[in-house]
Amino acid sequence: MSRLLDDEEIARQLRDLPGWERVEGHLVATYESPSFLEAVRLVEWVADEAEQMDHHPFVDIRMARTRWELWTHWRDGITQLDVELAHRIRQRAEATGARVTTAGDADDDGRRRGTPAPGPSTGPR
Ligand SMILES: C[C@H](O)[C@H](O)[C@H]1CNC2=NC(N)=NC(=O)C2=N1
Repeated sequence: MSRLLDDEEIARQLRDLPGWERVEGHLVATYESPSFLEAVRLVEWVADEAEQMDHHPFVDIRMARTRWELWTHWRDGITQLDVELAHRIRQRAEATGARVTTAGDADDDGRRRGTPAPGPSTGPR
């Protein structure tokens, strides 16, 4: 259960986890919940699961957005426990109306990536 997964196994299992990607040897995804409170509740729900699994995520909450980073610390890599926890997070997130964000989505400040900040007004003088 806790052996390290190889590249091929990780790639194959990621196909069932839309929005999750491998970043520097960790499984990473970001969800946008309908509200800040829903995001906090999602974290609370996952906290209970994590305790039962004795397997814990790194998680960031920024307003309604949660960013999850999973790996097996004592193995220093990704095991089936990380994949299992990712599935539980995904199922709960979707059930509570969160959507997974991808690279093209808005940044933390609400601006879309790659779009410049608004410049000076070009309206009539
Ligand atoms: C003693 C206890 O079982 C370990 O510290 C557990 C707790 N939760 C954990 N969580 C994660 N993500 N990786 C671990 O290696 C880990 N180890």
